[in-house]
Amino acid sequence: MYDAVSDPYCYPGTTVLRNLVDIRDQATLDRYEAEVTAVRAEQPVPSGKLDHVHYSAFHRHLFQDVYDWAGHYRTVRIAKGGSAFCYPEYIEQQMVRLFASLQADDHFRRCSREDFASSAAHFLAELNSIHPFREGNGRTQLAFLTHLAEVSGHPLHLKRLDPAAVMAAMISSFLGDERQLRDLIDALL
Ligand SMILES: Nc1ncnc2c1ncn2[C@@H]1O[C@H](COP(=O)(O)OP(=O)(O)OP(=O)(O)O)[C@@H](O)[C@H]1O
Repeated sequence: MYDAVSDPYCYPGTTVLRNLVDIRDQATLDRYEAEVTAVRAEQPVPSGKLDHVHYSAFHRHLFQDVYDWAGHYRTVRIAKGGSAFCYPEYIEQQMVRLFASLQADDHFRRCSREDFASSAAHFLAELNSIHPFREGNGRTQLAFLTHLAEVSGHPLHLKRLDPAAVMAAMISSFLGDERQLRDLIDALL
Protein backbone atom coordinates (compact mmCIF):
# COMPACT_ATOMS: atom_id res chain seq x y z
CA MET A 1 0.00 0.00 0.00
CA TYR A 2 1.39 3.39 -1.00
CA ASP A 3 0.83 6.84 0.44
CA ALA A 4 -0.83 8.38 -2.63
CA VAL A 5 -3.37 11.19 -2.63
CA SER A 6 -6.39 11.09 -5.04
CA ASP A 7 -4.77 8.52 -7.20
CA PRO A 8 -6.13 8.01 -10.74
CA TYR A 9 -4.95 4.38 -10.54
CA CYS A 10 -7.52 3.72 -7.81
CA TYR A 11 -11.29 3.36 -7.76
CA PRO A 12 -12.69 6.74 -6.70
CA GLY A 13 -12.67 7.31 -2.96
CA THR A 14 -10.58 4.19 -2.28
CA THR A 15 -6.96 3.03 -2.29
CA VAL A 16 -7.88 -0.11 -4.27
CA LEU A 17 -6.10 -0.19 -7.62
CA ARG A 18 -8.36 -0.43 -10.68
CA ASN A 19 -7.80 -3.88 -12.10
CA LEU A 20 -8.69 -6.03 -15.07
CA VAL A 21 -11.05 -8.26 -13.13
CA ASP A 22 -12.75 -5.32 -11.39
CA ILE A 23 -12.12 -6.54 -7.86
CA ARG A 24 -13.06 -3.71 -5.47
CA ASP A 25 -12.05 -5.32 -2.20
CA GLN A 26 -8.38 -4.94 -1.23
CA ALA A 27 -8.00 -8.30 0.51
CA THR A 28 -9.57 -10.12 -2.45
CA LEU A 29 -7.37 -8.21 -4.87
CA ASP A 30 -4.27 -9.05 -2.80
CA ARG A 31 -5.14 -12.73 -2.92
CA TYR A 32 -5.90 -12.70 -6.65
CA GLU A 33 -2.72 -10.73 -7.40
CA ALA A 34 -0.59 -13.09 -5.30
CA GLU A 35 -2.06 -16.16 -6.99
CA VAL A 36 -1.77 -15.07 -10.60
CA THR A 37 1.66 -13.50 -10.25
CA ALA A 38 2.92 -16.69 -8.57
CA VAL A 39 1.68 -18.68 -11.59
CA ARG A 40 3.35 -16.25 -13.99
CA ALA A 41 6.57 -16.38 -11.97
CA GLU A 42 6.75 -20.13 -12.58
CA GLN A 43 6.64 -19.62 -16.36
CA PRO A 44 9.72 -18.98 -18.49
CA VAL A 45 10.96 -15.39 -18.16
CA PRO A 46 10.48 -12.99 -21.09
CA SER A 47 13.40 -12.85 -23.46
CA GLY A 48 15.33 -9.61 -23.83
CA LYS A 49 18.64 -7.81 -23.61
CA LEU A 50 18.76 -7.21 -19.86
CA ASP A 51 18.02 -3.56 -20.56
CA HIS A 52 15.28 -1.26 -19.25
CA VAL A 53 12.87 -2.52 -21.92
CA HIS A 54 13.49 -6.06 -20.75
CA TYR A 55 12.83 -4.99 -17.16
CA SER A 56 9.41 -3.66 -18.17
CA ALA A 57 8.73 -6.96 -19.94
CA PHE A 58 9.27 -8.73 -16.60
CA HIS A 59 6.67 -6.50 -14.96
CA ARG A 60 4.31 -6.95 -17.90
CA HIS A 61 4.71 -10.72 -17.69
CA LEU A 62 4.04 -10.95 -13.96
CA PHE A 63 1.12 -8.48 -13.80
CA GLN A 64 -0.56 -8.96 -17.20
CA ASP A 65 -3.60 -10.63 -15.58
CA VAL A 66 -4.12 -7.85 -13.06
CA TYR A 67 -3.44 -4.35 -14.46
CA ASP A 68 -3.83 -2.85 -17.92
CA TRP A 69 -0.72 -0.74 -17.22
CA ALA A 70 1.47 -3.80 -16.57
CA GLY A 71 4.89 -3.08 -18.06
CA HIS A 72 4.29 0.69 -18.15
CA TYR A 73 5.92 3.24 -15.90
CA ARG A 74 3.73 5.01 -13.38
CA THR A 75 2.49 8.56 -13.97
CA VAL A 76 1.97 9.52 -10.33
CA ARG A 77 4.29 10.32 -7.44
CA ILE A 78 4.48 7.63 -4.77
CA ALA A 79 6.11 7.14 -1.40
CA LYS A 80 6.27 4.24 1.01
CA GLY A 81 6.82 4.53 4.74
CA GLY A 82 8.27 8.02 4.23
CA SER A 83 10.55 7.03 1.32
CA ALA A 84 9.62 9.20 -1.68
CA PHE A 85 10.52 7.47 -4.93
CA CYS A 86 11.64 9.00 -8.24
CA TYR A 87 9.21 11.56 -9.68
CA PRO A 88 7.42 10.08 -12.71
CA GLU A 89 8.86 12.63 -15.15
CA TYR A 90 12.37 11.31 -14.44
CA ILE A 91 11.66 7.55 -14.42
CA GLU A 92 12.47 6.87 -18.07
CA GLN A 93 15.81 8.69 -17.97
CA GLN A 94 16.80 7.12 -14.66
CA MET A 95 15.97 3.63 -15.95
CA VAL A 96 17.98 4.24 -19.12
CA ARG A 97 20.91 5.49 -17.02
CA LEU A 98 20.79 2.59 -14.56
CA PHE A 99 20.58 -0.11 -17.23
CA ALA A 100 23.30 1.55 -19.31
CA SER A 101 25.57 1.25 -16.31
CA LEU A 102 24.55 -2.41 -15.90
CA GLN A 103 25.54 -2.99 -19.50
CA ALA A 104 28.83 -1.11 -19.01
CA ASP A 105 29.51 -3.55 -16.14
CA ASP A 106 28.89 -6.43 -18.56
CA HIS A 107 25.83 -7.41 -16.48
CA PHE A 108 28.26 -8.45 -13.67
CA ARG A 109 29.49 -11.40 -15.71
CA ARG A 110 33.12 -10.82 -14.81
CA CYS A 111 32.48 -10.24 -11.11
CA SER A 112 33.84 -12.38 -8.33
CA ARG A 113 31.20 -13.65 -5.90
CA GLU A 114 31.92 -10.80 -3.48
CA ASP A 115 31.82 -8.18 -6.19
CA PHE A 116 28.57 -9.60 -7.49
CA ALA A 117 26.94 -9.24 -4.08
CA SER A 118 27.94 -5.59 -3.69
CA SER A 119 27.27 -4.66 -7.33
CA ALA A 120 23.87 -6.35 -7.32
CA ALA A 121 23.02 -4.65 -4.01
CA HIS A 122 23.82 -1.26 -5.48
CA PHE A 123 21.82 -2.01 -8.64
CA LEU A 124 18.83 -3.14 -6.58
CA ALA A 125 19.04 -0.10 -4.30
CA GLU A 126 18.99 2.21 -7.31
CA LEU A 127 16.17 0.30 -8.94
CA ASN A 128 14.15 0.48 -5.75
CA SER A 129 14.70 4.21 -5.41
CA ILE A 130 13.33 4.66 -8.94
CA HIS A 131 10.36 2.33 -8.23
CA PRO A 132 9.18 2.59 -11.85
CA PHE A 133 5.77 0.94 -11.47
CA ARG A 134 2.70 1.90 -9.52
CA GLU A 135 2.68 -1.55 -7.90
CA GLY A 136 4.67 -4.75 -8.24
CA ASN A 137 8.18 -3.34 -7.90
CA GLY A 138 9.35 -5.84 -5.28
CA ARG A 139 8.26 -8.90 -7.23
CA THR A 140 9.73 -7.55 -10.45
CA GLN A 141 13.01 -6.73 -8.69
CA LEU A 142 13.25 -10.26 -7.37
CA ALA A 143 12.38 -11.95 -10.68
CA PHE A 144 14.83 -9.79 -12.61
CA LEU A 145 17.64 -10.15 -10.07
CA THR A 146 17.18 -13.92 -10.11
CA HIS A 147 17.50 -13.92 -13.90
CA LEU A 148 20.45 -11.52 -13.87
CA ALA A 149 22.23 -13.69 -11.30
CA GLU A 150 21.61 -16.76 -13.43
CA VAL A 151 22.97 -15.30 -16.67
CA SER A 152 25.95 -13.71 -14.95
CA GLY A 153 26.98 -17.07 -13.52
CA HIS A 154 26.03 -16.34 -9.89
CA PRO A 155 22.72 -18.19 -9.44
CA LEU A 156 20.66 -17.40 -6.33
CA HIS A 157 19.26 -20.00 -3.94
CA LEU A 158 16.01 -18.22 -3.14
CA LYS A 159 14.69 -20.76 -0.62
CA ARG A 160 16.87 -19.00 1.94
CA LEU A 161 15.12 -15.64 1.46
CA ASP A 162 13.50 -13.95 4.49
CA PRO A 163 10.96 -11.31 3.31
CA ALA A 164 11.22 -9.22 6.51
CA ALA A 165 15.01 -9.09 6.24
CA VAL A 166 14.76 -8.10 2.57
CA MET A 167 12.39 -5.27 3.43
CA ALA A 168 14.68 -3.98 6.23
CA ALA A 169 17.69 -4.15 3.91
CA MET A 170 15.85 -2.30 1.14
CA ILE A 171 14.86 0.46 3.53
CA SER A 172 18.46 0.80 4.78
CA SER A 173 19.67 0.92 1.19
CA PHE A 174 17.21 3.69 0.46
CA LEU A 175 18.83 5.62 3.30
CA GLY A 176 22.27 5.03 1.77
CA ASP A 177 23.54 1.94 3.58
CA GLU A 178 23.75 -1.04 1.20
CA ARG A 179 25.61 -3.40 3.53
CA GLN A 180 22.59 -5.41 4.70
CA LEU A 181 21.43 -5.84 1.13
CA ARG A 182 24.88 -6.93 0.04
CA ASP A 183 25.08 -9.48 2.88
CA LEU A 184 21.61 -10.82 2.07
CA ILE A 185 22.52 -11.32 -1.58
CA ASP A 186 25.82 -12.87 -0.60
CA ALA A 187 23.97 -15.39 1.59
CA LEU A 188 21.88 -16.44 -1.43
CA LEU A 189 24.91 -17.19 -3.61
N1 LIG B 1 9.87 2.39 3.22
C1 LIG B 1 10.48 1.85 2.17
N2 LIG B 1 11.56 2.45 1.63
C2 LIG B 1 12.18 1.92 0.57
N3 LIG B 1 11.80 0.76 -0.02
C3 LIG B 1 10.73 0.14 0.46
C4 LIG B 1 10.01 0.63 1.58
N4 LIG B 1 8.99 -0.21 1.85
C5 LIG B 1 9.08 -1.20 0.93
N5 LIG B 1 10.11 -1.01 0.09
C6 LIG B 1 10.53 -1.86 -1.01
O1 LIG B 1 9.61 -1.65 -2.08
C7 LIG B 1 9.49 -2.86 -2.81
C8 LIG B 1 8.02 -3.24 -2.89
O2 LIG B 1 7.43 -2.43 -3.87
P1 LIG B 1 5.94 -2.72 -4.37
O3 LIG B 1 5.00 -2.70 -3.23
O4 LIG B 1 5.68 -1.87 -5.56
O5 LIG B 1 6.15 -4.20 -4.86
P2 LIG B 1 5.18 -5.43 -4.72
O6 LIG B 1 5.78 -6.51 -5.55
O7 LIG B 1 3.78 -4.98 -5.02
O8 LIG B 1 5.26 -5.74 -3.18
P3 LIG B 1 6.08 -6.85 -2.41
O9 LIG B 1 7.53 -6.68 -2.81
O10 LIG B 1 5.83 -6.45 -0.98
O11 LIG B 1 5.47 -8.15 -2.83
C9 LIG B 1 10.29 -3.93 -2.08
O12 LIG B 1 11.58 -4.04 -2.67
C10 LIG B 1 10.41 -3.33 -0.70
O13 LIG B 1 11.56 -3.82 -0.02
